[in-house]
Amino acid sequence: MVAGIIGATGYVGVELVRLLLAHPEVSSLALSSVSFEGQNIVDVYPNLRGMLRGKTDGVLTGADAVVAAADVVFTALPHGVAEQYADACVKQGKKLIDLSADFRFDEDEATFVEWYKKPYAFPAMHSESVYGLPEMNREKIRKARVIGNPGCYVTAATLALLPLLEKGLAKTDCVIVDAKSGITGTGRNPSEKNNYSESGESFAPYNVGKHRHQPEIARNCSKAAGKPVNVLFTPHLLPMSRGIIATVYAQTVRPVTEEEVFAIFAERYAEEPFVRVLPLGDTATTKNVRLSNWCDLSIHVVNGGNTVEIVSAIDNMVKGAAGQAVQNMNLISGFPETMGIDAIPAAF
Ligand SMILES: NC(=O)C1=CN([C@@H]2O[C@H](COP(=O)(O)OP(=O)(O)OC[C@H]3O[C@@H](n4cnc5c(N)ncnc54)[C@H](OP(=O)(O)O)[C@@H]3O)[C@@H](O)[C@H]2O)C=CC1
Ligand SMILES: CC(=O)N[C@@H](CCC(=O)OP(=O)(O)O)C(=O)O
Repeated sequence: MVAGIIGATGYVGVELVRLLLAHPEVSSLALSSVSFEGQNIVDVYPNLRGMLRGKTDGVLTGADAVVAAADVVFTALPHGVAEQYADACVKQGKKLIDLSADFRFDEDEATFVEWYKKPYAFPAMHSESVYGLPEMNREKIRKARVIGNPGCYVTAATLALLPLLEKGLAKTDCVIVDAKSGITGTGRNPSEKNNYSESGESFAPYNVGKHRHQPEIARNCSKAAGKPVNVLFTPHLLPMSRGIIATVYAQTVRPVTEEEVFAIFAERYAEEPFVRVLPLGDTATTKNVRLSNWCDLSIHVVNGGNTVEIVSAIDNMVKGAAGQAVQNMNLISGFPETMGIDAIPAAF
């Protein structure tokens, strides 16, 4: 199979390159860039030198050449750019997996416009696109032609909350998501936010009460609960490269025990290939999921059984982005779901 990456030189794009070079069913890779067109990706990312495995010569082309060559196209671009490529892919009988927010809100254009300030340019694409969180939407993903990969914070938060909300155990008036991300979450472009002297040796919340992932988390939670869920979400920037921790607090409708909540999570995720429900007493950490597609969940019951606290850990570049996109590629292509993304997490 030929896989194409539009935006191959961004952080998410090059993480896709890393995973797809190792994917047994991907025989060939087509890569595009605007800023580096005509150059070789190994000159942009020297870690790839000698690692192209005959799947690509490494030369970065324009995006149209990627659409023409590939069976499955990944778009790893700023928000609002991927729609045109979805339209082109569908017209040419190809599939598209978008890593931006463009296809995360399905036909709810009003919410997208409120948070991303852009109208849909190709509304028909949003009628058929599928939200790419396999733990919520696996069967729909298998049949999709256009997939909107979820937000990174959203993946961590949603997986922490699904079992509680589906069981009706959490009160829905105030679920709190307190989340922290590594700096690769800001992308490769230099900014005040990711400048070392601004972010190193510092730790700060940002976009308090107004982060664009809040409506996406709330939408997922409301679907799981079958009624509106009010979500308070605060992201923080951590001075490290990779990883997200989302600590989620939910008040319960009645007192619960840790054993009861553990049993609910263990049952909900028993068949999930990328969710680990940690033994009681353990705490999820970014270190234990680094470079892997795992989401680790640890369960804590506090406040006399009236509050459940779930710690959710993912690698923002893998389960939060490129790994989940490859998981979706495996589903739409009929490959084993874990193929190419079953790497063992590094110990440190
Ligand atoms: N970083 C993360 O943890 C996560 C990011 N995402 C999402 O993935 C997408 C990419 O993010 P990330 O890789 O971090 O960002 P980067 O800024 O690192 O990369 C963005 C890429 O987009 C390309 N690009 C920019 N503008 C255009 C344009 N108008 N047309 C075509 N290509 C363009 C750049 O190309 P060039 O090099 O040619 O200039 C670059 O390759 C974003 O939508 C982001 O929200 C999703 C989950 C997690
Ligand atoms: C640390 C950091 O800045 N994180 C980004 C989220 C990561 C990202 O690019 O967003 P998506 O997951 O929506 O694609 C942010 O807060 O906007």
